Amino acid sequence: MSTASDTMLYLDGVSVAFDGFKAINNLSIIVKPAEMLAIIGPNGAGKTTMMDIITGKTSPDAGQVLFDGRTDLTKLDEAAIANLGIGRKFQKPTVFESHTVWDNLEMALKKPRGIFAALFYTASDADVARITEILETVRLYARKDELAANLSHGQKQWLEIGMLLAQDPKLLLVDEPVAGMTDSETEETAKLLREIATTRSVVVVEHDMSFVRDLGSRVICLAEGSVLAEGTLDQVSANPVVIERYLGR
Ligand SMILES: Nc1ncnc2c1ncn2[C@@H]1O[C@H](COP(=O)(O)OP(=O)(O)OP(=O)(O)O)[C@@H](O)[C@H]1O
Repeated sequence: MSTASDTMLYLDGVSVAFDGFKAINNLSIIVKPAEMLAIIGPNGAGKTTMMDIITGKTSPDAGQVLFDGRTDLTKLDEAAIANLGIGRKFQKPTVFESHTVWDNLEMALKKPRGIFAALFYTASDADVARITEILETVRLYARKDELAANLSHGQKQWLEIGMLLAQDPKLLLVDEPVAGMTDSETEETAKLLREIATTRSVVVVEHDMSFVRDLGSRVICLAEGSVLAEGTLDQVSANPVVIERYLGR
């Protein structure tokens, strides 16, 4: 029996059906604090639906979804879940192209909301230090004054990861970050996600197996809405059922 204590994310017996089709079927997954988990699996395995359930976009029909060992995410809406400290990076980068890299991060910082707060906002020393630290993490310090529009595709993905970090999440969900990246950007992305995962929990969905290898994390292969195999990438990719239903295709 698993227990929710000391987990950042705890899914137990989660199911959801769309028109009778079980997209997620009795799914149980645990992510510990400051742990990275890679999720692989064939198209339609339920990876996106799982992320949708965690972020409150989709309500499960059954099962438990707990954040930080105690908060029931199934009772909260998307905004409340984001505020708790769950950041989600979708596949396509959505940065503000006509603003500089620095300004993108400044706008993303967690700070008092409201028109007056926004009008009279000037970056404090603490904000400047925080933005600088994030720029270093996402390999963009040298490009801080560039317009985001001038970044490469990979750098835009890093900037968006930086914008999520500015929200100080405890759990980061990252959907296919390296699709469309160059090989060197892909390698650098694995490094930066590993650095991030020293202080935060990170869940990465990816099809790129050499990237997943570089992540060096625990791996779960999903299929038909359930866990097909779990372990190191070597263990999972040697599993005959994983080869048959995913890798060998
Ligand atoms: N809102 C919805 N309504 C009906 N069916 C849905 C809905 N969302 C997902 N599905 C179905 O649920 C299954 C799981 O889809 P999901 O997108 O979660 O898979 P995935 O593992 O993310 O696939 P991919 O690797 O292609 O992104 C698919 O068969 C999909 O068609």
